[in-house]
Formats: sequence, structure tokens, C-alpha cells
Amino acid sequence: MRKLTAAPHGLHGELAVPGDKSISHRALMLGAIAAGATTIEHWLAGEDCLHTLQALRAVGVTIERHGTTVTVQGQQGAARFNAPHAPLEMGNSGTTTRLLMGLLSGTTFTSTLMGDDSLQRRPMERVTHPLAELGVQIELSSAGTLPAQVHGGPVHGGTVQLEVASAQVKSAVLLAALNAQTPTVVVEKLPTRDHTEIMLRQFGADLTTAADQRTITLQPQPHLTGQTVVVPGDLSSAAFFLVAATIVPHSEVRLINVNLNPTRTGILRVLEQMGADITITPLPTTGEPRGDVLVRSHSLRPIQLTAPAIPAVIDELPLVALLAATAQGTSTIRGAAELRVKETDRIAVLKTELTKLGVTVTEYPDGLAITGRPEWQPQTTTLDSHGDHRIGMMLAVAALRSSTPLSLENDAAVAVSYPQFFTDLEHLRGGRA
Ligand SMILES: O=C(O)C1=C[C@@H](OP(=O)(O)O)[C@@H](O)[C@H](O)C1
Ligand SMILES: C=C(OP(=O)(O)O)C(=O)O
Repeated sequence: MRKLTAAPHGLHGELAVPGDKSISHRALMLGAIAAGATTIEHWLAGEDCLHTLQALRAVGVTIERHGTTVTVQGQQGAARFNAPHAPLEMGNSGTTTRLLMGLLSGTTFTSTLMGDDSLQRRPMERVTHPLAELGVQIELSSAGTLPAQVHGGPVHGGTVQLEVASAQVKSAVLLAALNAQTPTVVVEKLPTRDHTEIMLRQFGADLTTAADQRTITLQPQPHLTGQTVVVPGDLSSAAFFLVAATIVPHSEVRLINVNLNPTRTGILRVLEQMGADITITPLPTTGEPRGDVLVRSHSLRPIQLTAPAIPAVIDELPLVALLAATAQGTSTIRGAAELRVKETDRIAVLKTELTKLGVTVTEYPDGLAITGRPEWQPQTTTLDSHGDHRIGMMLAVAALRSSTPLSLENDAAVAVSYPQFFTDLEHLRGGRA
């Protein structure tokens, strides 16, 4: 249980958030199968990425970590991994699980993947079905969930049409297809985050994305070479402070060196459309776009989000719901049924926690309607993350507008993606209550 305090004087200052979670997972995995060493700087030492690191060590990859600098000794292909002595523990991490299903299909052995209670409930057939089209054999529980047995073996190329708009599924297919004998074409329903594609190109793969942004062609058997990967700050982590500074009066915050990949910047577009005061300054870079974002408090208007906008803001939707609570009028988030199969059913949990906070919320199968008021303040004493890191951090941001003390149950969940979240929040509060 953590005491949450308000920020009556607003949030102020500059912050470099930890490295991007999606990119940190991918850098470990591509480093593990490349030739030679990969050095990763500003790596995210959060619980999810540590599960990827431990799983790769368990299959014989040598990985050294000093804080946020990680060195991976590449094995020149998953076929050189060693069979693990025990099941691989995925913890709470959907990304670790789904991407490893693709990567481990290139081994010469069977791996067992296990997860925590939340991950054990999340759907995995979305990955095993498209992988089966490439000849990959994976067994799941009768409910289509973990534990999984991933059988290493031959993989063939082909065209795979994905049923779910998911970067995890797309990435699993691309990682498996590296070992095929013929090219693979992956066709997505909607474009999703393209970190795997960008990084595969950096490591030397021949991969093209069509003008529709959702058809990707990968040539098989590339020679991948170890790289230096400098991970940009995680926009999904920065988003908590972008939203906090917007809705807490008297704030001015600069988030420095955050990832600005357009497949991830939906939250910036939402803030702009709602009338927030943000200034984006791109930094010169190759590969992943990055830059600084300055935000000052501002009043907001409601927003209507539909399916095409969802992938680029999927992890920030709890924050969009909070922004909507302070806007004059009703906002809607639709086409977001994916929220129901995240760490929690985020639609149901948002309904519960926002209702406690005194916000008018309607739940739909695929989203929410939220009626906001510019003068809204939290109306409760105890909030609950339900064990979901993003819900916990959003609630801590909501509490900044409270006039009475609040407490947060299951606050430890934040360590999944942002272990120093409360310290960074305190830094921007300047220790002023
Ligand atoms: O590929 C990734 O790194 C991720 C993709 C998204 O999941 P889906 O692929 O299930 O949409 C996102 O929610 C998750 O936090 C990270
Ligand atoms: C959904 C998330 O992650 P994952 O799917 O990797 O558990 C998240 O970080 O919000």
C-alpha cells in the first residue's frame, strides 16, 4: 500500500525516462542471434525485460549487465542455443512470451514457457496459429494459454495474414521466419509498432515495408551482425508525466530524449487534439526517431477515438481515460477490445477505478465513454492497481489532483515497466506537497 499525495503547486522540471520497453526486449533477442557482441545502452531494467534477459541466459546466451548497459554475446542463430534445464519463466510479460515463441522455434529443442497468474490467462493462439502456418509447432493449455511447449524445428516461408492488430504477433512471425528457406510476407490488419522491423534492418536483415505500412516482406537466413543499440526513453513511461503536467494546474515539464516513432505517438496526437499545450522538438538520429517534449497545463476538450487510432496509443488508453475525466464533455474510446486481454481487463478495471474516483463512465465491449468536468477531483480514499502497472501509475497521476490523501493498493506492479516511477514523480513534484 502506498500513500499518494497531491501536487497543488504543479509538476516542474526536466526528466529523462528509462529506456523503451519494446526496444529493450528486441535488442536482447536480436543480439542473442546475431554474430558478435551487441551493446545496449539505456536498456530498461524493469521486471518484464529482466524476464527476457533471464530466459536468454537460460538457453545459454552470455549476457552481462551493469545497470542500464548490457552486453550480449551473439550465438549466430537460435540453432546454437542450449536446451534449458527448467521451464522458462515469463513473469508478467506478454512481449517476452510471444516474441520468444517465434525466436525459440529456431532452436533444436523443446522449451516450456510459464507465466504469472495474469499472463497465464492471456490468449496465445493469436501467436501459435500464424506460427503454425510457417510449420512451427507449439502446444498450449486447452484454454489456449500458457504453459506453452515450443518445439524447435524446420520453418518454411509463406504469406501470413494476421487476424489481430498486434506487434507482438507480427514480431513472433518475423523472428520465426528468419530461419525459413523462402521469403515470408506478413500482412497486418492495421499498422502496429515497427521496432522489430527497424532493428532487424539495423542488424543487417533484408526487410521491406510496403507503402500501405502493413505488408512486410522478409528475406530468409540473413547474416545478422551485433550492433550498438542506444535505447530511446519510453514514450509510454513519459506519457504519465505528459498527462500529469497537462491536468495538474501550474505545471511545466520537459521530457527529454523520448522515442517519437510515429507508430507509438498516438498519445501526442490525442493531447494535441484535446487542446493540450505541448511542443515537440525532434533530435537528429538514425533509426528510431527521438526528441524532447515540453508540456504545460491546459484545459481540454473531449476526444472520440476509433479502431484505426488505437494501436499507436494502446498502452496509453488508461491515460486517455484520465484526460477525458478533466475535459468538458463526453469522450469515447471504441475499437479497443484488445484492452480486455492486457495485464488486466483494462476496460473493466478502468470502469471500477474511475467510478471510485467520481468519474461518469459507460463500459462497452470494445471501449468506454467518459464524461469529464474541468473541475474534477478524486472522490475516494483507496485505489487499486489490480496488479497492473499501467493502471497503478495512471491512478497515481489522478491522485495529484486530490485535495485529500489517497492510498494505492498493489503499487509494486509499477516495477514491471517503470521501477523508479515514484522517485521520478517525486523529482517533478520537487518535494513540494
Ligand atoms: O510489441 C510490443 O513490444 C508490444 C505490443 C503491444 O501489445 P500487442 O502486440 O498485444 O498489441 C503493447 O501493448 C505491449 O505493451 C508491447
Ligand atoms: C500490455 C503490456 O505489456 P505486455 O503485453 O508485454 O505484458 C503493457 O506494457 O502495457
